[in-house]
Parts: sequence; structure tokens; C-alpha cells
Amino acid sequence: MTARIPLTPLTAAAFAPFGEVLEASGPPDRVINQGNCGRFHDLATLVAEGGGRIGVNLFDALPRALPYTLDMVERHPLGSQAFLPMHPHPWLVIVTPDEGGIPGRPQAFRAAPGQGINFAPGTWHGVLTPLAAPGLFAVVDRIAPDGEDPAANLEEHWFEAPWQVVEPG
Ligand SMILES: NC(=O)N[C@@H](O)C(=O)O
Ligand code: NI
Repeated sequence: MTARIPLTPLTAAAFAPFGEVLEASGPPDRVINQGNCGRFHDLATLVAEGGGRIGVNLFDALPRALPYTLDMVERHPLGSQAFLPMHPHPWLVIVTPDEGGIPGRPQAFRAAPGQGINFAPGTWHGVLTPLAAPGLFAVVDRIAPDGEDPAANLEEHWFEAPWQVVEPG
């Protein structure tokens, strides 16, 4: 029997050990543009160490279906990574704690439409996982310096036995 990970709602509190949730909830930090816009200010801690710099990318990812087979997680020791959906659908965010350099039990969150996330450096996570098309995201992460070994900022862990991310209940 494959180990099952039930989906839970994405909240800032639950995600806090792994990074930040970016969402326009509650009153804005600032009202700008002659009162026509609410600014939710400075929501993510962006990190690019080791000679890298912060950059903005677009990811167009194929949608996945539930139950979702999680066979690998990865992490980026030198930089943060933010996933900002450019679509109105729920999507999947998977993280695990680090247990002496090895991923622990995964946690799977259903991100609501309008919720983005920022992984702190070194956070074990599943790769970008939309649940509907278009799987279009802005991704703000570390751009490596020319000539850097791709392994410098990408560590992968393949599970001996995959996990199944399932609907709760
Ligand atoms: N490989 C890449 O740029 N994306 C991954 O880091 C990911 O988390 O999707
Ligand atoms: Ni990543």
C-alpha cells in the first residue's frame, strides 16, 4: 500500500516553517494610486547567494491529476524560489522537513486561486505542480552566475517508495 498524503489547505501559519504564502488577504498594507489600488507590501524574503542574482521567469507546466505520485523532492541551498500563479486555479504545493539532510514526511497543500508561495533556501519541495491548464506561473528565483555547475543550487532526493497525494477523507 503506497503511503498517502492528504491535501490540506495552504495557510501562512502552516507554511511558515518552509517559507511565505503570498496572497492579498485582509486590508492592504498601503493604499496607493489615488486610492485605486491596495499594496500588499514586501511579502517574500528573496535570496540569491553564491554570486547569483534574483530573476523572474515564466514556467508553463503541464497539469497533474490527483492522486498525485510524489517520487522526488528537491531543494535549492543557495536561493529562494517563489511560485506565483498566472491562472485562476487551485494548485499543489508539497514540502518536507529536513531530517539530517534527508527529507522527512511530505506535507501537501492545496493552494487556492490567488495564492502564491516563496520557498526559503534549502526547503525540500515538489516541483511546480499545477492541477489545471494553463499551468502558467511567474517564478522568482536565483539566476546562477555563468558557468556554475547546475548541481550547486539543485539537490534532488528520490524516494525509495513514492508517496500518493490524495484528496482528504
Ligand atoms: N528546475 C526548476 O527550475 N524548477 C524547479 O526548481 C521547481 O521547483 O519546479
Ligand atoms: Ni525548485
